[in-house]
Amino acid sequence: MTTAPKRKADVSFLTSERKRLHDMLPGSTSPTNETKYDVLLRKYYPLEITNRRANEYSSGYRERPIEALERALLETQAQRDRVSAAESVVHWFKCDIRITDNKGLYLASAEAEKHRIPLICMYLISPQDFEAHLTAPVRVDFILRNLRVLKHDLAQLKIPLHVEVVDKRRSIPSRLMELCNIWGAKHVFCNIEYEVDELRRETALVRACSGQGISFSAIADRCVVEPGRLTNSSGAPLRVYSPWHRRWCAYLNQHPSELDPFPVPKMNPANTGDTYPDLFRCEIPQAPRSKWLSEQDRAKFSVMWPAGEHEARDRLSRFLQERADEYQNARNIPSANGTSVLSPHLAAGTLAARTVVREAREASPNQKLTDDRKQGHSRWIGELAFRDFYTSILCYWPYICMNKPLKLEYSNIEWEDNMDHFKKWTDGRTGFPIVDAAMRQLAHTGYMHNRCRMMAASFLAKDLLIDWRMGEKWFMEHLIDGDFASNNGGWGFSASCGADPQPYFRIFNPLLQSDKFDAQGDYIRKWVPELADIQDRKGIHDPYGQGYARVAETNGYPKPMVDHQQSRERALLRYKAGLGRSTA
Ligand SMILES: Cc1cc2nc3c(=O)[nH]c(=O)nc-3n(C[C@H](O)[C@H](O)[C@H](O)COP(=O)(O)OP(=O)(O)OC[C@H]3O[C@@H](n4cnc5c(N)ncnc54)[C@H](O)[C@@H]3O)c2cc1C
Repeated sequence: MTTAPKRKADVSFLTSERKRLHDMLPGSTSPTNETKYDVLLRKYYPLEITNRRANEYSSGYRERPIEALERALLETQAQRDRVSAAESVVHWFKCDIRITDNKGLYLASAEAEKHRIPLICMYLISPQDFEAHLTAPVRVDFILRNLRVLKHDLAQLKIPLHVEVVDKRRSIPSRLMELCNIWGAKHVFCNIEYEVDELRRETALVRACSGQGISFSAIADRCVVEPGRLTNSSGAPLRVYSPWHRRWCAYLNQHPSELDPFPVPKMNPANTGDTYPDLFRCEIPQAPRSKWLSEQDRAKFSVMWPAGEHEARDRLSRFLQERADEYQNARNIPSANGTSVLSPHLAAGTLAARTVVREAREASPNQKLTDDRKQGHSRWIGELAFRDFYTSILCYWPYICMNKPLKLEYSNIEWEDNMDHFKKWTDGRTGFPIVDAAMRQLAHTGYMHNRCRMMAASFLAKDLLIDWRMGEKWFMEHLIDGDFASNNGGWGFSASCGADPQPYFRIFNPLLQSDKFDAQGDYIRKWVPELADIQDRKGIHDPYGQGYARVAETNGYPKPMVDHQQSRERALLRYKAGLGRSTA
């Protein structure tokens, strides 16, 4: 999660024409739907921004953070090109914890090799960023374990990995420049993270480093197709997936070299260890206190989620060989092991999305990218493309990082102020077995199947009418694969306020969904042991409604907390009323 802008909307400098256009922008100038919960009142961020300000981003009136970064890179280009090499080159790892197919790392290595100087790698642990971005302890643990593998792999190439805890997130830029001075580095490379805080930090770094004679390069590597490449015929960004996806496939078919891998870094000069001995002795620290896991959980997760890029690539190969063919049939069945479960690796960057698409395309029957939803590989690549799609949404509509829904007209829904209901949802005790199974899977593993994410999210937003942003936050705080763009996209879809053309009156019926996607009840039985003895196909989804009240009661399983038909009616009315109050 990222920050709302601190500047006040100052329009005094505008020409009268721009001012006139600005005044025509829709949206109230006061915040709309502040909630009573903690969802917006975070230590690091101000309150929800106004719809007017949000519209300033989507209309292009206010410079988007990605545009500010691109402008900074452009305006400093000549200066950065003139920077001559000194004693070392730095690559700053963030969400790209791998040496294989890593564009920023490759460019850093090439720069170092050109001048025959060492490459130094670093990772800065920012406890405040973990807090501000709601990073789950299980994800922090996974990151640290991945860093251990990375450190080992880099050491084989005589490349040191410096890992340091920077207590104040604001100090990161100054500490980075200080380290460059200590190491005699005049070139720094990193891959771009597209959340607003990170884009703003990197924009400031590009300029500040330039001022100090250091070239700071931020490279597009996260997505297979860089955000901004795909627009409609009039050059406007797209926010409907299907047409966007067709362009995504066409673009990659026309530019196949975009999928070419970036070579691993070259071996450092032999004497690097003598020049920087301390860096090779650097230990990977423990998780910050606020993100500690118990000893028991750490042991559990290290078995459940083996770390490192080798594991990630093995998992990818196994999936492509064994399960990709059947993906289109198995992907929606939570008990079927039908998906890749690669999301933790894609989120940590132990695997590049480019690698995944390239290998999946090569393994596919026709070796082309298509939007064929009936073929396993194409369908899978299409799901992976959602990651690019939601990143592109984040770039063009950055206000989604500022607690606003993508569809601003959904800012005025009146949510239920019921913490007891929220707790039942988080505890997996709603009385709807499929929802409870999903929430318990999350609590136990840090992961939830995609279909279950949709069902659990829809239940919170529509059946309980609880502010979807509370659910978004809960997921981030517990997912090992927590990723702002994908999580926000998923919640926007489920609460009908995101990039989905379906109107709000599509409301999942948890019992029908359960019956359809967990037909035999295997997933429920696994995660809700209170119901494990119910063998009846209907009873497992709805024990109190289908004659199994006694079993459920005896085993302490709760009654359904709401009546779905009634909550559906309430949601329809509330959404309609909210739209009626729209100021977007
Ligand atoms: C409410 C909600 C919250 C979500 N939060 C996250 C999140 O924080 N992080 C995250 O990575 N995904 C999120 N998703 C998307 C999706 O649920 C997961 O990516 C998927 O379940 C991961 O399992 P997998 O690796 O087996 O996926 P596969 O089906 O094997 O897909 C392969 C990869 O494609 C990407 N992908 C697949 N579906 C989606 C999607 N709908 N949106 C974006 N990327 C997708 C993922 O990187 C995934 O690993 C969310 C979805 C919903 C509905």
